[in-house]
Amino acid sequence: MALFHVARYSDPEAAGIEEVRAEAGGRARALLERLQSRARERQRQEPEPEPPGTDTEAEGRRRRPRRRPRRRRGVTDSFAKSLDARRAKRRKAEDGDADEGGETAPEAISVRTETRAAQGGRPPEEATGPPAPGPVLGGFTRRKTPKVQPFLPTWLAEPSPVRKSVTEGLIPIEDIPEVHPDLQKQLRAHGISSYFPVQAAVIPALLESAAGGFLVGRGGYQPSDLCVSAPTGSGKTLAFVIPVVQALLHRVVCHIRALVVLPTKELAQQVSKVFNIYTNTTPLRVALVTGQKSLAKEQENLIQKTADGYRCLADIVVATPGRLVDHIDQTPGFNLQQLRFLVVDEADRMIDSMHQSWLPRVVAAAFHREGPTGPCALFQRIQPQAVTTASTCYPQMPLQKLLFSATLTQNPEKLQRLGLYQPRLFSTGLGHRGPKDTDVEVDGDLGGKYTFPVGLTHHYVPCRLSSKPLIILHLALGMNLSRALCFTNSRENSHRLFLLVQAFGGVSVAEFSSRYGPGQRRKILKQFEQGKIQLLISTDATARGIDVQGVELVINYDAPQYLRTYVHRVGRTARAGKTGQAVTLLLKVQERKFLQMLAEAGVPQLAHHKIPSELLQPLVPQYEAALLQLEKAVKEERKLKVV
Ligand SMILES: Nc1ncnc2c1ncn2[C@@H]1O[C@H](COP(=O)(O)OP(=O)(O)OP(=O)(O)O)[C@@H](O)[C@H]1O
Repeated sequence: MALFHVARYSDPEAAGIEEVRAEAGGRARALLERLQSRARERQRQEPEPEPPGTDTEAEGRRRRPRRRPRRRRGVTDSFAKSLDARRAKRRKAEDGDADEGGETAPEAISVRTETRAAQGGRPPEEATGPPAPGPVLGGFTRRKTPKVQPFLPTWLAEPSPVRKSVTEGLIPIEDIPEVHPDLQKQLRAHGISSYFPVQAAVIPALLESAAGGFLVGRGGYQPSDLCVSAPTGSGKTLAFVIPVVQALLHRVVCHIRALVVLPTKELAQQVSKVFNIYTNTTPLRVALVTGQKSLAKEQENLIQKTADGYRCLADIVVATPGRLVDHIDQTPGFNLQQLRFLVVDEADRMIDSMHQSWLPRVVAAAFHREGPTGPCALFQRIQPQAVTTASTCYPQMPLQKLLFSATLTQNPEKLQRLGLYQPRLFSTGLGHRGPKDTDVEVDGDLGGKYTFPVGLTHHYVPCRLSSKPLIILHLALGMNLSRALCFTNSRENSHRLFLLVQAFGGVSVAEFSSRYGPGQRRKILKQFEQGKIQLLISTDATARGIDVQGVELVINYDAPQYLRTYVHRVGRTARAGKTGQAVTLLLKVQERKFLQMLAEAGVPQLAHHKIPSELLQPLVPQYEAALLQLEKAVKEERKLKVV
């Protein structure tokens, strides 16, 4: 209530409460008299009442209560003035030019009073009361709150730094002599003479952790799990393929020792191809488990039934999570008890798919206990725990988790779900720079959340919705590209854009989405690789990990909603130290948010291009004909669906 008094009466203590009350009473009496005299005046002016029923409409109108101008009931003038003063002050503060605790400019009040009088409100003599010098609340200016920096565990805050550029300061193959000569030979045979920075950092670290053989961790200790965050196309695949193959080179009995989990069939296939290259001349065997073949066919490649049980046929299994769980559940003899390496590629995406609970199933299968009489009783292992004298008595095969991604999450809560053991992070990003990495060159990085390939140039084209297909046609026809990848946000958009470009002609075009089965998709990717397709219109199915050499341009027909999606989409070009362009078509409403998102991501420069309508105009007649064809095609497809 005290606050209410302060607002209503300017300063009751100073002015004297009695004085204020007397003044208020006097004014109320005067007001009452004035109202009564007005009522009398009105009565006098009104005509004699007509007999009932003569003019019902006029009567109705008269009986309706007249609307009075809204007044603040029971509010004194000083209160009204102080209220006005406060409002004026608030408005001023919102305009950003309020004085700290200052009063409202008197002109502002008088201007408003006059306006009110002019609008038929209170008469001017009423409005001019005593000044209201009361304390006025306010002075609230909006201050930008500083960004809260997350408090990260040391391993995340102080990563082992990795250079971003894959064109400078590369490490020649012979400079890492720990890598087996046969593998070095294979690398050279595939045109690799130096290691990329991420490989130069991760391969020795992994080989060191397996230096005592893969059965026991170094010195009997459990090796650290590794997390690797490096830009797209920086060679992360070889960073785990080489050390895993080398660690398993001298295995005697075939067991599943390495399991690589990837989010899509296409990616799994790509990675299994790389494993096949480097295991070709070794006794190691690789199995692909993605659901592209029937479960029975995959089982044949994994396990063989023998007289005394089951024989494992694969040392390295490359799998998608769903199919992997199918085999854990349904394949007799599928055993992960000898698993030494669990590689999670595209780890951030795989963490998001943890609702499929594939990881707990894998871990449970890897730490499955058979009882004291089983064939592997001596090597039975328990989940990592504190090292004690008792725990070092029995040899333990460690399970080492290796996480790779271009957009690895820094969220400790998410990473915790993976149950990492004393993890170590290798990163090209700055992270939260700790004392360890102060001497590391930053490659012109702006300190954003993720890092991009050095040879990638980012562009955006502001446009209207209706001109988007024309711009795609203009880019595809005008730039004379051998391979361009165009992303949309849905398979319907991909399909329609594909039909339209096909109907327009002049470009060899194909689409890639879940509309097609795995076999067809594989064929499309192969044709794209071979250069038979100039423009591949795709959903985000090809956004991650897909390595097609010679993609010169990535077009975001639909702007990606998330930064991670942008990083992976544009990462299909400018791979392995090459250059590439990324163009995003932006509608007016998307522009601000998108540019802000990229600025936060630390995109060094985003070139703005306006495509003048004169350049698009020559395409319009043919485009309109193509639109008609598209309409027909869509109608026919609908009919076929209904039938
Ligand atoms: N040391 C090297 N020298 C030359 N080329 C290499 C080297 N290492 C890898 N590459 C090539 O670089 C390309 C990209 O490699 P890779 O697919 O492993 O990238 P990535 O980091 O996994 O990318 P993404 O994050 O998009 O999955 C491949 O074509 C690969 O053959």
